[in-house]
Amino acid sequence: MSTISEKIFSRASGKEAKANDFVIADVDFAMAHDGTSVLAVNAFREMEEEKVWNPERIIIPFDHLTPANTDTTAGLQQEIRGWIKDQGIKNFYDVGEGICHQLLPENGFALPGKLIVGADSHSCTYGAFGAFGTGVGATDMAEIFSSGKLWFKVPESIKITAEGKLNNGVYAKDLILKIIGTLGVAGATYKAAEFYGSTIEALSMSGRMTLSNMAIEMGGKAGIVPPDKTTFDFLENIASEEYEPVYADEDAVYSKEYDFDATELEPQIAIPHQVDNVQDISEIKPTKLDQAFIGTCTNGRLEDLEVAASILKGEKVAIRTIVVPASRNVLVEAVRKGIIETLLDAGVVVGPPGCGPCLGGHMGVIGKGETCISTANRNFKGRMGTGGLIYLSSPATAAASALTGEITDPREI
Ligand SMILES: CC(C)[C@H](C(=O)O)[C@@H](O)C(=O)O
Ligand code: SF4
Repeated sequence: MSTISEKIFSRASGKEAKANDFVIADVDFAMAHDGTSVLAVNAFREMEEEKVWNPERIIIPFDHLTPANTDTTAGLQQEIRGWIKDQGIKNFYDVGEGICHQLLPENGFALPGKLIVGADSHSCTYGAFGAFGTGVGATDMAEIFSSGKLWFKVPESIKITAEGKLNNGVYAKDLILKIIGTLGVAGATYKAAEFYGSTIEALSMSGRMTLSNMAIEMGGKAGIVPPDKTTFDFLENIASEEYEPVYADEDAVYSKEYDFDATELEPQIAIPHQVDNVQDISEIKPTKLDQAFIGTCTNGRLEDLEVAASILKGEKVAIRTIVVPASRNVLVEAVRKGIIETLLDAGVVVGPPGCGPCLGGHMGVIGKGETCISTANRNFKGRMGTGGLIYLSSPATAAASALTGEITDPREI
């Protein structure tokens, strides 16, 4: 009677692991990006360690402040490049390759049954593949760099079931916003969410990644979708190694269960400044916008750009609209499919693959009192610029809103 998390931790720790047990687990893949690798490498050096445990299992994408925005950033990136070379880390993705949480899946590191730890809070994204993906701080990452192991408290699990077909204009993003709005920002604290039901089964890998990506926004330690044919098809030819899918037993114990009816769902908006401040779009008061941003590890994939382009085709945006593809692959595919041309014709600014303005570091920071509709996962105060206001939505809603300059239901366009 085990949950997916209990099974993954049992395998990774080499002994039967149950919720609330403390275990020392072998990490399958470890990730740090340009932001956190600096701190992790410093801590690693302070531990007087020389060589990492296994350079093949460490993945370092540069995505947060790329291409470098200041001398300081450039210097830090230079230093980490040197360290990566010294350590013989081959899985290094330099500027423009894309966002860490897109690159691990694309390169076949996000695999069912694996324990994948990243020095980034949205490492829960890998749960879309039936992995236990979770974020840790940089000093914990230094410990993984050195030993390949880390201690964990095995989380209790909650079961989230969504049934029914999503309406036209309603997407995985709307579903996860609804879930977070219902459970609250602390509703899943230190819990692993397992997602079930016909709505989830019908989602593409892209949609599942949107869902798992935001598990942390309700405090979740992980957000796991049981792997199925959609998962295996995606992984065919790209899996970096063998994997063993893991499923919960029928009598697995969940600390709470939640049910959602997807057929009733309309587009959702998270209003400033909390991710659980979620409203149905029909309840939103008229809201003027200054900027729209489509991208990030939540919604910067091909499907997302495709939906945006289908709405913007032959039209002109009314506000500053920034699109940042989640990876070079996404960008290349979007070019091939004519999506980028459609976006450019509509007046969109297309940025280099990476996090873009998500974290407010560069390329689209908003001014005081300005409003931005964003497909990201966080609308915290000041995140995209001091005094700015962030509304979170699906790419469809963001594109529809870009056309009118105010929050707009994509079903009305
Ligand atoms: C910079 C990094 C530590 C941070 C995170 O962990 O999530 C960032 O990616 C974010 O989305 O806020
Ligand atoms: S896209 Fe945004 S949420 Fe995702 S890793 Fe980058 S900064 Fe964090």
